[in-house]
Amino acid sequence: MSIMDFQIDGLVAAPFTPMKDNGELNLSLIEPYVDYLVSQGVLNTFVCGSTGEGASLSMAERKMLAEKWVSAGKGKLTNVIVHVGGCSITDSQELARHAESIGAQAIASLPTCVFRPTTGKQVAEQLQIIGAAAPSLPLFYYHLPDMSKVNIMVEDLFDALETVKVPTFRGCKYTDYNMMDFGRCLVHSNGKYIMMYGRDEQGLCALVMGATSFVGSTFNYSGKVYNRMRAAYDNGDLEAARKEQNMSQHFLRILVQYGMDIGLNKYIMSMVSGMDFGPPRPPMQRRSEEELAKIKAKLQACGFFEAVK
Ligand SMILES: CC(=O)N[C@@H]([C@@H](O)[C@H](O)[C@H](O)CO)[C@@H](O)CC(=O)C(=O)O
Repeated sequence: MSIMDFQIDGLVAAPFTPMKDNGELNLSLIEPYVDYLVSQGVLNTFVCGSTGEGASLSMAERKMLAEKWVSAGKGKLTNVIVHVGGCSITDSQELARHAESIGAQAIASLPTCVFRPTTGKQVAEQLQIIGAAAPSLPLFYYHLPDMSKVNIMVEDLFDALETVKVPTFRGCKYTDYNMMDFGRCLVHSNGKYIMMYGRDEQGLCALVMGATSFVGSTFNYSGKVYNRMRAAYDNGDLEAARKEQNMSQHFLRILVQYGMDIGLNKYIMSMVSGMDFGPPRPPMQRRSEEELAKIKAKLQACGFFEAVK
């Protein structure tokens, strides 16, 4: 299959990384996790991203996780995209090579952290180096300015790619609120690139702009809500689509009131799925049973548990 033949449609879960109470990986949860996603109609994953605490994992752990997702997903998931970004571009090359060797469907990368690129052209040059390490895999740029602090317009990256050649480049996972840049990227080069939208709380806006694929942390347990939103939108029922998006916004508003971070999100995953995902890695905080009980009561009151069933 050529790079440009790679397509992706629908929800892509950014999976949590299951851990034991002592902080070690709990790989035995990945197989039931795959089934849990499939039961919600979520058929793609984006492994070792921010939700997966990729930046807190060692190289060996990232490789083990990628291997486990690819093997557990075989015949069940459509695409396993492995995130390979970090502080060191040579580590990213190694992870890219590894992802290719284990049969992942695609890779994605954040720009390097600490020493950061500042222009679209510099991002393109980094992607060229990473992409060359996995010449058969479609490569996505992971735009997450909130965390990466790389505040480029992705359209500038797409322009730069006209001179800095990255033969495996396939598009962008866009986790930001700038709908103008997102819209410009969707039509750039006549829609040549895939734009996966990454802010669950405003996926409906991205749908209206023309997006067809979405990466999210809350899809892990609310896949049915977002799939209903997509189906309603595709059927022209905007009111029903808005109702589902409003539920997701109500839910996220509650989490924000309790200091939403990936650690809290991971606890919600355990609460909803009934599987124990363990604590997050430091510096994210463990939450007390008392606090979790309060959050649970608020979610119950707003109908969240009914909506995700
Ligand atoms: C920073 C972050 O966590 N972003 C989430 C969103 O799903 C996000 O949690 C959600 O929109 C709530 O803000 C995804 O874009 C994350 C993601 O795809 C990843 O783990 O890499």
